[in-house]
This record gives sequence, C-alpha cells and structure tokens, in this order.
Amino acid sequence: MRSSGRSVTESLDAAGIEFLKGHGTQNDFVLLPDPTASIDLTAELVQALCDRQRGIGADGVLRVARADALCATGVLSELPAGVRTTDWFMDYRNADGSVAEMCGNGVRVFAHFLASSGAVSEPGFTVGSRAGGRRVEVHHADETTADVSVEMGAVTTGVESKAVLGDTTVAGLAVDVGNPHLACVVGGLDVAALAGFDLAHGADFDPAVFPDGVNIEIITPMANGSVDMRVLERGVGETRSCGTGTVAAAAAALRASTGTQVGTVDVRVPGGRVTVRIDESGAVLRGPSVLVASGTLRAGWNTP
Ligand SMILES: N[C@@H](CCC[C@H](N)C(=O)O)C(=O)O
Repeated sequence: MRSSGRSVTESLDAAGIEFLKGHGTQNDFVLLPDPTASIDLTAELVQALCDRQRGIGADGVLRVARADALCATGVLSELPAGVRTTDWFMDYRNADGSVAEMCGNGVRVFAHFLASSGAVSEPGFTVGSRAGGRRVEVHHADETTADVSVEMGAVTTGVESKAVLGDTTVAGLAVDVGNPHLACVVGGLDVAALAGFDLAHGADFDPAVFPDGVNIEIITPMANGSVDMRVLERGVGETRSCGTGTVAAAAAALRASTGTQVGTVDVRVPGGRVTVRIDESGAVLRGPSVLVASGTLRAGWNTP
C-alpha cells in the first residue's frame, strides 16, 4: 500500500476531511470526495466511519477519486477494462474495510453526487469501478434526490450451490455481476415467509465455489414481473438493499420462470424498489439515490 505522507494520528481520524452521507434504496454510504486520492483509506478508518455507534454509520464507503490519481498513489495497480485515466472512479469499501469490485446502489449515489456537485456536465458518463467502466445516465438529479440508470455489464450465471442460514438450507445459482452472488429463488416463498429468514447470524456457503466470499440473496419466485428479495452482503451483513444483488436476483428469477435471463424485473427490497432490465448485451439497473447530509470530520473523533 502507498504511504500518503499523513501522520498516523491524521490517518486515524482524517480530521478536516469532508464527507457526505447518502443511500440507494437504504443501502447507505459515506462518500469521501478525494479527487487526488490523498486520504490514507485504511480498513480501520473505513470500519470506524461505517460504525453506527462511534462513526457516521454506513454499509460502505465510496471514495470519489480520479482514476489516474488512484493509479499514481498505488491504490490501483492498473486501470480496469473500460476505465480511462480521466474518469471518476468509485473506490468502494465494505463496512468491514474489505475492498469489493462493484456496488450497484453505490454507483447511483456516486453518479448523483457528481451530477449535483457539477463535477460532470453531461447526464451520461462513465464511472470507473474495479469490475470495469460502468456507463451511467442521470435522468434527474437535484441536491437531495436523483433517478439513475447504470449499465451493469455482463451477468454470468454459474453452478448451482447451497447456503445454510440458521437451520435452513437454501439452493441457488452462482451469478457474477462483477462481484460474486448466490441468488436463491425459493419455490413457494411469500413475503411473510421471506421476512422470517434468519439473516442475522451469517451463512455457511461452499468456499470451493466462492473462494473470495459471496453475497447471498433470498428471492421469491417471479409473479407479475416482480420479486421480493432480502440480502446478506459479503463484508457487511444484512443490508436493506444491494444493487448488484438485485441484478443477480432478476437473472435467477427470470431463469427459474422462463428458462432464459432476458426480461425486465421489478425487485422489491426492504429499502425500496429498483428495476432491472437484462438482454444479450447485459443488465441495466435503474433506481433512486438520496444525498442526506454533508459535513466535516472533527479532530479526535476516532481517537482510541
Ligand atoms: N451493496 C452493493 C454491493 C457491495 C459489495 C458487496 N458487499 C461485495 O462484497 O461484493 C450493491 O449495491 O451492489
């Protein structure tokens, strides 16, 4: 990892650094505008920022940096496919401090911030992620709310696998949306039974299929073009939504009901609703973003 030149104390509390708090269907994030990638974004700092008692509280952190700055400071070893040096790059971290390739809700909030702050001048632009460049279209954005579509790229289904949640075993399909998912469409499951699943105590899964961990979605069968879903996110726990998870859920639900993964699905999650359209060229995720607040980290907030 690079050395930022900041002292240990400075990197512990990142005092004076500006942040925003936002969410996409209640999957919530701390945004750190950091064009030059000068913040020493350690796992410990991410954990503290995301802590709901001693920090700001969030499911993850979105550092807003230029792609070339992340390369120059060694955060990225190379530019992922489809990302140009001048693109804004979503440097995403899970609440436990781990790095993930992609975040579908985060990219909408990220694009909302860029559009509402004037950092971009066109409604359509590319956001860099570790999974590659993602084209976004901001349909509407004001200071607080936005409606954003994201081209999520290829949705690749793999083998069938299982997860154990509490005393329940569920079967699902491995789905790669840039990050790994086990999308479990449970036959006969209704909204009330979905609410009864124990997602509070983690899950066991097959590490041979998911050597880098997995996000697990529990999904009702498709009815009238929609499904309900809950999610257990890698590096976080249960969240109220997961954008990449909704894409995986749509692919699995379409496959289960039609035998192909082409179509449009409304996915309801505890935090709201998004729409996923999948065709041969990939998936498009459309949904809301809310920027809740902005502020400045105070000196000493993260002093042990
Ligand atoms: N909430 C995100 C996914 C974030 C990354 C995930 N926890 C992982 O580790 O892959 C989304 O909206 O897609």
